[in-house]
Amino acid sequence: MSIPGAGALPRPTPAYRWLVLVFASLAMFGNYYVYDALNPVVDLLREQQGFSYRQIGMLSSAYNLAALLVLLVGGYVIDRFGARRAIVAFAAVCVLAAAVSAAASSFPTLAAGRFLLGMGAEPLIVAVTAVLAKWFKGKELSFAFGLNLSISRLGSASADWSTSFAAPLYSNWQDPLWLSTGVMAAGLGAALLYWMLERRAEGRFYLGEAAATDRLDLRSLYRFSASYWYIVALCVVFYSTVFPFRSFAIDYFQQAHGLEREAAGILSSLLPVAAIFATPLFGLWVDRVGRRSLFMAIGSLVMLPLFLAVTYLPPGPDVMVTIPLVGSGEVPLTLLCVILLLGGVFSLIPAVMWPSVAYIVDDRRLGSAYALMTLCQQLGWIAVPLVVGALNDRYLAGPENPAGYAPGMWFYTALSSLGLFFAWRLWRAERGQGGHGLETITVGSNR
Ligand SMILES: NCCCC[C@H](N)C(=O)NCC(=O)O
Repeated sequence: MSIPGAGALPRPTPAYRWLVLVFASLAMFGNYYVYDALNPVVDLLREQQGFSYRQIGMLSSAYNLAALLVLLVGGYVIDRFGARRAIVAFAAVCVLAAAVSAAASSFPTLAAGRFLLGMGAEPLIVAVTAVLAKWFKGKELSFAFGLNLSISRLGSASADWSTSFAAPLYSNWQDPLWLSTGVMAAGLGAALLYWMLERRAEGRFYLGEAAATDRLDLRSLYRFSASYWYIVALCVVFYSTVFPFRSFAIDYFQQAHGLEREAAGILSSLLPVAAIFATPLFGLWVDRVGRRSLFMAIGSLVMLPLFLAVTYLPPGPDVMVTIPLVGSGEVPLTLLCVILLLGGVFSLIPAVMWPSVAYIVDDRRLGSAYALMTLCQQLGWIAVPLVVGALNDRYLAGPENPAGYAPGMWFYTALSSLGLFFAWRLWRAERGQGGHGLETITVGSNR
């Protein structure tokens, strides 16, 4: 919809644009914090509530199930009511979800809280993407996306760090979740400030045509190339490995490797922390050199042995890891190296994979392509925590039986090998006649 008299209005000033980015990203910080706030209380849920690993896996999958359902209509809601209202509404749903989870007294209520979170958090990501596209199209869009993702990951890292800066809350499982409700309430505040900024901009600035959102057109399913499907397949197995690994990681470091909660939180946080800095750098690098499918294959290859390395390699000497202003903890060198390598992969693959879709799919179908990819991502991500939880229970994983975690790690390894296979197929397809330029297009080349 064009704004009447738009031609006479100036484009927003850079300062206004960056302020928009700050508020939209703070809403995302809250979003990622709430999602990851469950990870450091897994051991407490098991001890104090008697939950099994299977139930922990179900809590994770409840989020994806809701996300799957709501993603089908999320684009419609954003188009119908506008991204401005959608951001506030979905952020409010996240606050409610966080409060329901924190107040829960039984497994079904906690699962309902996580389900509600999926209904708010994933469409909030879509709405923020639409907002950034609207304000930054034709300007610094990739950089804005990169910064937005880095601030979101800071939310994930902060949830891990809460084991240090909010250590006294961890006497029970609910207080850390109340803290996450407070953080998301601040995110809702940021969403409201964004709403005010956009309202104020109306009539002062020309914001362009309403941005296309990630709406799913199921007919597109048949029209995408093999390269697109290889990327989707890699996306499914990559995120179905990394996100569930993160969900169980703090508990795993505590039970299988004997780490204190603080140290486990600090170690787990290195994954998003590495990504905060490395993702934009990898993005800049790949824009210069191309070779996108090769980089995805290299990332998948590096990931392949990591889960077996944490299981079977000797732990090595303890080293002190300090996060300034947060805390410190002693962690075994092998675990530290593995998490740093995984952090590198967690930076490289997303930095290359998401933008690659834009090279192989026609602009008009990009919204559908991303929506379909996110939908498939949720499908894989639903299943894996259930399987890992069931494996941990089946093999009696726990501090007395650390070997019981090994089958779960083999499962992650099997998924990683599938990822490597899809990345290799993509590389072969892109090197051939039907390539879309993933290997060759660089900043300096003409498409
Ligand atoms: N709260 C973490 C879940 C984010 C899910 C989202 N659909 C996604 O994949 N984002 C990209 C990323 O790399 O975080």
